[in-house]
Amino acid sequence: MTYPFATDANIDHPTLPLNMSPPKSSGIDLSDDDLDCLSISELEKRALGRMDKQTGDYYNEGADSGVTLLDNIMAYQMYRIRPRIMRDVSSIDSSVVVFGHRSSAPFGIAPAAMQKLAHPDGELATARACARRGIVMGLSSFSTTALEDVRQASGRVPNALQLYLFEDRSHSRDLIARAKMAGYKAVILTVDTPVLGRRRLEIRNQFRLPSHLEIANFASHATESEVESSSTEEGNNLPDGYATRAPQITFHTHGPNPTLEWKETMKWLKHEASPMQVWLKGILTPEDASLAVEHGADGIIVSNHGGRQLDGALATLDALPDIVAVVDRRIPVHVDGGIRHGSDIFKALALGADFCWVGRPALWGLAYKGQVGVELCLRLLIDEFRRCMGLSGVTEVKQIGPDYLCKVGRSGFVSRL
Ligand SMILES: Cc1cc2nc3c(=O)[nH]c(=O)nc-3n(C[C@H](O)[C@H](O)[C@H](O)COP(=O)(O)O)c2cc1C
Ligand SMILES: CC(C)CC(=O)C(=O)O
Repeated sequence: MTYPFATDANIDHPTLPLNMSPPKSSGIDLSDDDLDCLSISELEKRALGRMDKQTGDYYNEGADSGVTLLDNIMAYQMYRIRPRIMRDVSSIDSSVVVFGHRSSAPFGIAPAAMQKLAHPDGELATARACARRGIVMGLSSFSTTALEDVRQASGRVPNALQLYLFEDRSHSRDLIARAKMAGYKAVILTVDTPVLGRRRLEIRNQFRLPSHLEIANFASHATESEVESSSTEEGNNLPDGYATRAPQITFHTHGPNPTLEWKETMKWLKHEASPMQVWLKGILTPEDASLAVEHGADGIIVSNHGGRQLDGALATLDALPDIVAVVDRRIPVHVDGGIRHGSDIFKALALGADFCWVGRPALWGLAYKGQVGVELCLRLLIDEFRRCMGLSGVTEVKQIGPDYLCKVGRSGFVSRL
């Protein structure tokens, strides 16, 4: 029998149907397991020991009291799986199509800024790991590697470029043109940063990019440390704790944009980005999901920025079902936030998501062992997801639906959806 879960034989060849992996003589192959790190929570612990304080705090914290950060994770614990049995799960296909690519599993790596803070290879390591495992990567506008280099490292696996649309559109226009030229399939506009969330540790640590790193997509502009010294000399008008100042491009000054609105922004972006797809990331309500469809978004990501923006905003898994209902299959609905196990991906899909994105776990992998660590993260999640499919009696992703879930109520009673 072919072992139906992730093995190097099937994940190194993402275009092969996963159920066509060469048979293994001994069934379960544990040879690639990292015995120090058998779960994402162990990966988190290992990673923390390897990051400096500024980086660990920046990666891990949420806004304000971290309520939404925690809620994202806990929301998954409010659902239990209803497994079906005796269904012949000897052959499992966990692949789905995203951005025209057959992804080996229904999740991608969410855009996260400044990955060279975690490891000198930064975004290149993440891109190579994703390419090897057949997983799509979202690249942050504020990456420490140029978007062209990341595109090249991704090989046949497509990428999407996350956009912060600056108030001065000329920088964004250049970036979009470069993404198009480099072969990106989609731009993902982040819409939950009209202002930056207040991250206390980031403020207390006076976060800034070390001088040997740069925001590579805007490398012709002053570095954060250059801006820092000029602003220290002259003073600045930024919120408490932020030492940098406009007009240079740093994430504190240019990440937030309070001027985005539906009609003009979407019209402009769709025109500039065409033929790339335009997605919106940071939607939490059915009202805004409807508006996204109305204004021509090609897809949406239900997200609260990993709890880093509005603390007290609802958990993404809780926001998902109403959004799925209102979108009614007109465009794809993706979700991110709080996914720490393959069974979380299964639950999100059962609640109607077409695809998931994973943020911090990949950063932990990167900090742990660079490309090898990100691959470990992907392998754990893929394996857990496929195992969850098998144990639930599911052989194809499209079979996963609400029948496979029940909800734990406040009283502790479990009820069907
Ligand atoms: C350190 C860090 C940096 C991030 N940078 C960006 C970014 O540049 N653009 C963006 O849209 N989202 C960014 N995000 C949010 C992620 O794309 C994603 O929404 C979030 O991490 C998902 O939650 P999770 O970390 O619980 O998986 C960042 C998240 C983290 C943790
Ligand atoms: C460029 C930034 C605002 C990065 C970001 O999105 C984050 O730190 O959450």
